[in-house]
Amino acid sequence: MAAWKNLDTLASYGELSKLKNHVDIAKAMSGENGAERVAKYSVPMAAGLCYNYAAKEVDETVLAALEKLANEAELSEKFEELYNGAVINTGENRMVLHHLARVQLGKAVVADGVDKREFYVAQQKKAADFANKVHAGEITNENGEKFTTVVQIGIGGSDLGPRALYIALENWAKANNTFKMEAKFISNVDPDDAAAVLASVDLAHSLFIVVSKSGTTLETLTNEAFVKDALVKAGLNPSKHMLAVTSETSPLAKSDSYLTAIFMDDYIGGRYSSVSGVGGAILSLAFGPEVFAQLLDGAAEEDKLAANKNIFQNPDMLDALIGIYERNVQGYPATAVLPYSQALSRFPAHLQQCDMESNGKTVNRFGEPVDYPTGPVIFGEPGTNGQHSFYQLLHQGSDIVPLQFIGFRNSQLGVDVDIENSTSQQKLCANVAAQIVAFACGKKDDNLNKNFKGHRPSSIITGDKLTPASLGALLAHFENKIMFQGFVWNLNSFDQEGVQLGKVLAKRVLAHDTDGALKAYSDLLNI
Ligand SMILES: O=P(O)(O)OC[C@H]1O[C@](O)(CO)[C@@H](O)[C@@H]1O
Repeated sequence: MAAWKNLDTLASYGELSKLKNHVDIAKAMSGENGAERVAKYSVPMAAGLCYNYAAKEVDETVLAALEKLANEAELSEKFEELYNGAVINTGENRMVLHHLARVQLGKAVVADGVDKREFYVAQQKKAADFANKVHAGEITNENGEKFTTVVQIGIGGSDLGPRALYIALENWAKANNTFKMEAKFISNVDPDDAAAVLASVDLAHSLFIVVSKSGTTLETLTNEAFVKDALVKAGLNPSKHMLAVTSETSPLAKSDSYLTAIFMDDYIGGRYSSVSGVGGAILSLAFGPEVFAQLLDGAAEEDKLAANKNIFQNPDMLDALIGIYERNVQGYPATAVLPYSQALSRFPAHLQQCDMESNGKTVNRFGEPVDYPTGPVIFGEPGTNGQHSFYQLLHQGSDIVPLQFIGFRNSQLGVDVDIENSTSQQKLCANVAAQIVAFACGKKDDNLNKNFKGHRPSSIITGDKLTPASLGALLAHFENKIMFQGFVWNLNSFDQEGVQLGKVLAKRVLAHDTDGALKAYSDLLNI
């Protein structure tokens, strides 16, 4: 059994801490040195992707210290325990099995007499069969007409991942003739969200997937009722238009008002559930089950790399360790995720939840306070849009924010024009290359307003094209990175008690059980 220890008790962390500001990244990335680093500091990922960390503040000394840290913190052993079914989620006394939804890395995990891999595969097959029947016109509306649109009702992990993945693959599916149904999403309890989506769809030909692992989330249940009301008002029978994705123990599972129910379980956390029915149902309906299967294969391939004990062949662990160096030694407060791919426009929002809900904690997995910084603030937007927005602060602001770029050599649709001797895709790629060097090296100017200090570290994940498999690999990479960082910080990355207090107080407001500031704000908002 691996030993779970706080980061600041590890000897290797003491050694790493002495390496603050060890690498002058502006110097290291200048001239031919920079070219050598770009060639050298690169590790293959799954599905043809590549993690390049040349512009990070590392050299052989820092990397050797990170390797020692990985060994002392027993990161590989902890991952092995996780995928073999140890109770890693100590706060909720649960196993953590999202990897098992895409690959069996270790031995069979059996709970309550059920082989969990078999259970997840069976639910994927159930979603696939349902989707195939909808596409074939075997499951139709009450008039025997085909459904043309699918709307997911869910929030947090039951929305962000599936939404990001749908947007990421919409154009790819259209270009590859696998686009089956348009998908939309309702998440916010703001009535304008549901109302706008409902106004944009043809209700009679729409399927609604109610997605809630717990089956108790206020926003989702409210939006389900909102949609049911609209269906009834349109003279439609809601039970002929709705299916559920939930856990077998949830209140939704007991309802017979759905066309079908696809199950997940408590061992897959909401923010890690895109690979379960939570993402599987909508993506199979939108693009066909084969496309979802390709995404799972890409994730599985990346998971296998994450199990590699050599940090230099394990891009997920290496990325995690460099992030630890940046957060705990360099003291950087945030990380920006910057995909140079419009298709990944919602991917940073998904990672925001994945990372910040997992590692935004100040007590360790045993409930004791930790005395070091943990998860950074995560934010991001696609490039080049972000360049015309918040990059000013990234280049010249008072905080150094490490950057994680993502870029593809080819567009998804392949539709492009050559203007002034370059295509739009080339312009996009030129910008990301330029940004990496600008951030690292800066530019001297006597006018301080125009001076760029540089020394702003970044990495880039590159690939030929964003496909289902490379998207799966990307998803798994960041999930695994977050997991390894949680291990280093000795956190339980798989619960989220920090979201509870607000829910309790909101209930009190709605029940008019308020006083003091809560009452004053209730009055201010006319509740
Ligand atoms: O799928 P559910 O149970 O409706 O939960 C939705 C989301 O709510 C949260 O529990 C946070 O409130 C997330 O962790 C989760 O992804």
